[in-house]
Amino acid sequence: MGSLGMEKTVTGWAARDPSGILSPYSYTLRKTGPEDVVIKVLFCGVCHTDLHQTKNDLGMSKYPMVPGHEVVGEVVEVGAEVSKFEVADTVGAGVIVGCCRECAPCKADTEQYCNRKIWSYNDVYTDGKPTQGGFASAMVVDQKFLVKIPPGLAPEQAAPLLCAGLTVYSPMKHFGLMGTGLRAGVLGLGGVGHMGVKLAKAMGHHVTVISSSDKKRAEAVDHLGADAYLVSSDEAGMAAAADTLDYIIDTVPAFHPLEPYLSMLKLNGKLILLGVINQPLQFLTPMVMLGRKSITGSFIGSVQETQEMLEFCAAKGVTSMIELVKMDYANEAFKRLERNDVRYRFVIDVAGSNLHP
Ligand SMILES: NC(=O)C1=CN([C@@H]2O[C@H](COP(=O)(O)OP(=O)(O)OC[C@H]3O[C@@H](n4cnc5c(N)ncnc54)[C@H](OP(=O)(O)O)[C@@H]3O)[C@@H](O)[C@H]2O)C=CC1
Ligand SMILES: O=C/C=C/c1ccc(O)c(O)c1
Ligand SMILES: [Zn+2]
Ligand SMILES: [Zn+2]
Repeated sequence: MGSLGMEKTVTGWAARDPSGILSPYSYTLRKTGPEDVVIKVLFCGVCHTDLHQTKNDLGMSKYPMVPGHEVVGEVVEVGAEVSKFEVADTVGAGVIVGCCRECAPCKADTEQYCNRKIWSYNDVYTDGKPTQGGFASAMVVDQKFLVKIPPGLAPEQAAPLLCAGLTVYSPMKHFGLMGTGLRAGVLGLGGVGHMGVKLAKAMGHHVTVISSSDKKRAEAVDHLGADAYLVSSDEAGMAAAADTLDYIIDTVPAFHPLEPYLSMLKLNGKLILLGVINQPLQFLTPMVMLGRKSITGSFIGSVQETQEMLEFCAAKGVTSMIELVKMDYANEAFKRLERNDVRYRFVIDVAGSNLHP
């Protein structure tokens, strides 16, 4: 590491084209400004969005691209005006590393909805440099976009909370779904979905997992604490659950019909879409009218909500269920994520990996 004001050369693992195959890539971090924090990356979760982005599913990918937005690191340098953090703190960075600070969403501490937000990778920083993510030895992050990892949370366990956990916590809070006694549905039991089960259970909800297969039934019930498990193709089971749920967290990352899930909602129930899907979805209007149901969406959460969610998880003993791997397994991890073969989040032990094999 160099000193403040100097550019530092780091190694990350980057996708070079839409094959998404990652390989070692050297680049320089931007110069550390007064509000910036240099972090040594310890662990980074592997989100399905990383797969969408490295494979150009959304048609907006720029290469070389170092993915990773569930980043837990150790502070190794702080700029002169950094007040929130000091060297040796364990911190987290997520999907957003910049915003305009002037618009209505920014002023309301909902900077994730800022139209000038800066993504932690596949974007351009204010100095014109490409942003690169947490599959790398180090990052420079403005202190505004970092959170403290509470002492009660293991850093590798905390990584998936920074996107997957936040993505379910934020809509639960925003839509008034944090009280006890609600009946929740979680559609798609992957990285985001398993945090949906854990957080909804921690809030005292009755949780039904709705999955595409029977394969995850025992784990969902025995390890994650789900109260019920339905396979979406089981028409009788789905019909028996009609009008029973207050909300559904829909995490499916591919086209799927909405009507079977709208049917499961009670009066005023909410279908909360979280998956990134690059095709139009369909439903018939009576499916929402007859029951005053809502179809809505939500995008990650704010920095403030991230800190609050981490404290909630530490206090309630909520952790993620992870498979810890080294960086040389990243390409295999992406393949397994694509074929729905992960329980439930890969986390890369970045600091424990040889980044130049
Ligand atoms: N809104 C936001 O802010 C965020 C959005 N996302 C998006 O949410 C989606 C889910 O992310 P994540 O949980 O990391 O993904 P995972 O791949 O870990 O989980 C997705 C789950 O959806 C189910 N599924 C159903 N159909 C498919 C399919 N065709 N391909 C793959 N999975 C399928 C599977 O569950 P089962 O076996 O139970 O059927 C799978 O485990 C992604 O689109 C991601 O980009 C992620 C984070 C933040
Ligand atoms: O995983 C976090 C990011 C999710 C995301 C949601 C929506 C969208 O258009 C994206 O490009 C990413
Ligand atoms: Zn994510
Ligand atoms: Zn803004």
